[in-house]
Amino acid sequence: MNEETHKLDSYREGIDEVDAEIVRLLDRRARLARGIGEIKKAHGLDAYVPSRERKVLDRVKDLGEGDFPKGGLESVFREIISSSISLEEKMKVAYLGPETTFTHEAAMRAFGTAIELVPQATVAEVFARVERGEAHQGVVPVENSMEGAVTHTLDELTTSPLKICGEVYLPVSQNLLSAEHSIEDVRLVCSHPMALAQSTNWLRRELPQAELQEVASTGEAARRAAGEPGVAAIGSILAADAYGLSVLARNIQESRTNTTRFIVLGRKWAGRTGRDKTSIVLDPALKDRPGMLRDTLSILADEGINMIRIESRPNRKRAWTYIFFIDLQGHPEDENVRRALETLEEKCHYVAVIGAYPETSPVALD
Ligand SMILES: O=C(O)C(=O)C[C@]1(C(=O)O)C=C[C@@H](O)C=C1
Repeated sequence: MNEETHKLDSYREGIDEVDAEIVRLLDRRARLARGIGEIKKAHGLDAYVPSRERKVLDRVKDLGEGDFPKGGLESVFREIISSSISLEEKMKVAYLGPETTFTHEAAMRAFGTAIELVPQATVAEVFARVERGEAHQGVVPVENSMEGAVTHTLDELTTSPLKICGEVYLPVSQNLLSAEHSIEDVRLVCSHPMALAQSTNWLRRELPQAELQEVASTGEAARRAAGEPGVAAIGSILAADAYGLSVLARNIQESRTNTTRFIVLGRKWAGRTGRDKTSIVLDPALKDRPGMLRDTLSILADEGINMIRIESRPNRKRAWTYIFFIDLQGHPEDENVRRALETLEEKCHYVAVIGAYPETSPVALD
């Protein structure tokens, strides 16, 4: 035991030395970021550069030798970059609130915790805040893997001058949260209608007696659960932490593959990284002649461009005509994408690029 205690002490001494070194290096990195910030300020450039962040994160994951988990490296560097930005500029990010909802979590994934995140009541207000320059960036949900598009967001994208400059996938994990410590003491479960719907089977099986009540958001549900005995909320782990609630059951939602995709909004789209997505909206004037949609899509296929998603919405400017939201792999600065966009402009009634950003992959639930 004596020998083991000795070893333990010497490992801890080793860790103390490494930590001192890490802090010294972090200070050095912060000074470099400040220098970058001054140049950006002098030239009116944004502190937030999503394409560079992607390169930094990819590079550090490649540098890792495998002893430190790659996911951990990404989280650590997300926070380091978040602090760098805060040294360069007092950045504000508007998101669809209230606090502790999934959009809040998505905003934290995209920007870390050193950035000021400001909750907004509606998707339209997130757009308005960024458009008026009261926030630098915005975060809103755009689609769910089971429910499909968030139509408010698509509609805003057609009229807003803002561009998509990032995306975040978040697995939807619903949890039963309460100030009670045992599931037997829960008599009322409240949440957003979507969260209740996603957990119906679990609730029927495990809490058949409990009354169910719809409230405006999962955040509001957590607030109620914190204040009322016998009440549980369905919501995120973030909400449990924020309101000091116990997690009585984890992952009670129906599907483990249920994922929501969020977009980051800004004044301009992101620079090219080599692994990007471009979002466009187009009106192919379907009724002008047969095969318009097929011909439009073949322009992408002919350039060897992968179409990842297509979504149609009514064209609000011309009744009974339709616009299409298309996500494709590539960046407007890629030669083939540039050519395809030119051809689309010639052939379609209307085409607009509404965003370009580093492509990210959906993450699975642990
Ligand atoms: O390279 C930059 O432009 C920086 O400001 C540095 C840095 C970083 O910390 O690595 C910080 C913010 C940007 O979004 C990208 C990268």
